[in-house]
Amino acid sequence: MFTGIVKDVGRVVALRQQGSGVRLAVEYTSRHEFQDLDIDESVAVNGACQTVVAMNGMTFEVDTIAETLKKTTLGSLRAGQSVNLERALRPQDRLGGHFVQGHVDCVGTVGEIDDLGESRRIWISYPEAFEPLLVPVGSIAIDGVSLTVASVRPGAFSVAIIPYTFGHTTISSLRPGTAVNLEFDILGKYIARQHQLGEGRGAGKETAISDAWLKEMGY
Ligand SMILES: Cc1cc2nc3c(=O)[nH]c(=O)nc-3n(C[C@H](O)[C@H](O)[C@H](O)CO)c2cc1C
Ligand SMILES: Nc1c(NC[C@H](O)[C@H](O)[C@H](O)CO)[nH]c(=O)[nH]c1=O
Repeated sequence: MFTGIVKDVGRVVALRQQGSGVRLAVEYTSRHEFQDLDIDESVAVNGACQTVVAMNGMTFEVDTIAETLKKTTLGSLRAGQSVNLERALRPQDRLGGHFVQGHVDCVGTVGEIDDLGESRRIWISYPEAFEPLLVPVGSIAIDGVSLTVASVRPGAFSVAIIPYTFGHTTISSLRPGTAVNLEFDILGKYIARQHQLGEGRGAGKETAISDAWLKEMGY
């Protein structure tokens, strides 16, 4: 479990094909944050939870499996690319962001980026099946960064980026067309599921929850 408060921007140093997956080596920069990182621990890499399987100095390695490559942007990473890093939440930590599982739901695409002076507005298009999980002023994780949803349209939503977040995450590298990992808030998923079970499709009632989304999530 994570909170979407990115603690370091690391760098991909190597990728090696391994069966149907990839062995990914990532170098962190913050000794303060990562010095006691160990094998077996979970680290969110651009929002996707990964298990550390090897360590070498300031570099850790993870095995990214085929399922993760399919559902996230990790498969398109290249050596030298920057990635958002966050270690798993400890029970005594402050919950500065929101509950982020590190289970990326889907890949979205950056649309228009508006310069608003102090801040920026970024539009992201997403598979419309996920629309029931988006709430204005609710939370979303984009590449592992906890952000507040500013507005929602069918197929696109916007977020406002403050200078701190711009300067301390890979959000500054986004351009129109960039693919990003999206994780919708777990609260919405439980409500959607309860709604599905409670309203009982069998009872012949229309449900507000999109069939397409439920199929997407494997229900
Ligand atoms: C605790 C935990 C550890 C995970 N470790 C890995 C991993 O080492 N490699 C991987 O490809 N996926 C891993 N995943 C799954 C991965 O985060 C998931 O496939 C993507 O986020 C897409 O939903 C893990 C998930 C969790 C919750
Ligand atoms: N909720 C918003 C944030 N939150 C803070 C970021 O999550 C944080 O700065 C980042 O993870 C680095 O630690 N930032 C925004 O720009 N906009 C939001 O709506």
